[in-house]
Amino acid sequence: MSSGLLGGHDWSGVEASLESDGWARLPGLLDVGACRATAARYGCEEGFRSRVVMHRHGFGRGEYRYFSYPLPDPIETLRTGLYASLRPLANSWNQRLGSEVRFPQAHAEFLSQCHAAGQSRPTPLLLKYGPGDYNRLHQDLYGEHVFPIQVTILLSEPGRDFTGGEFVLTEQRPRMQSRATVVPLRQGDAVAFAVNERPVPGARGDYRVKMRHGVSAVMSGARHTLGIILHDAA
Ligand SMILES: O=C(O)CCC(=O)C(=O)O
Ligand SMILES: [Fe+2]
Repeated sequence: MSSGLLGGHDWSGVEASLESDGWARLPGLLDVGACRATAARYGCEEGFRSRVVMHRHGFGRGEYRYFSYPLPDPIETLRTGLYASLRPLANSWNQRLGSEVRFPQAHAEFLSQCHAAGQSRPTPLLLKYGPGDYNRLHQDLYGEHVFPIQVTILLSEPGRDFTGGEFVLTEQRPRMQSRATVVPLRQGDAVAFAVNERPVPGARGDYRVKMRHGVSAVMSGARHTLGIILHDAA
């Protein structure tokens, strides 16, 4: 990845937050123009493989569309670059969780592994929420092949374009109640977070902490997000 989109980010700080909290903010990952252009794609017929109306599946309220291949820029560039930047931590998490799976250097190679196992459909998605829409707590697992960190980018400006609609994460530690965190985001900011389980050091080595993410109800306006999942779907 060139210095353009990801180069200015403090990756050691991002790794440290992911390590301690299971999530990290990437402020200003996309500029306002890119946010507007990406959100505007939602209204175009072309470029998507499917549309999901969330209430029909019990996922919440609102809708989203999965991009088709080839992914348009900046999504393709972002996805490849995020993979490269997050790969060392993903490999370390796998090792600490007792998995033998290691992620290859090139994202294309990891995608080939997904495709060979029947996970051949692209997962990057655009989401659109209006008043009353929300996203239930969930995990974006689409098969056996899982890259353990994903990224969501807020394309709209809170307070101006919409109110409500907070990005929420929960973590479940063994023998404890769930803890919820609201991640404050502005337009163009991204959050990187654990897809499923992450290792947390305990008295007897690492234990597993399970994470879920969702969105609280939008009160007014329109909220668009771009989800970048690094594995593909069956
Ligand atoms: O709209 C959001 O903030 C969450 C979207 C989501 O679930 C995802 O990116 O996987
Ligand atoms: Fe999601």
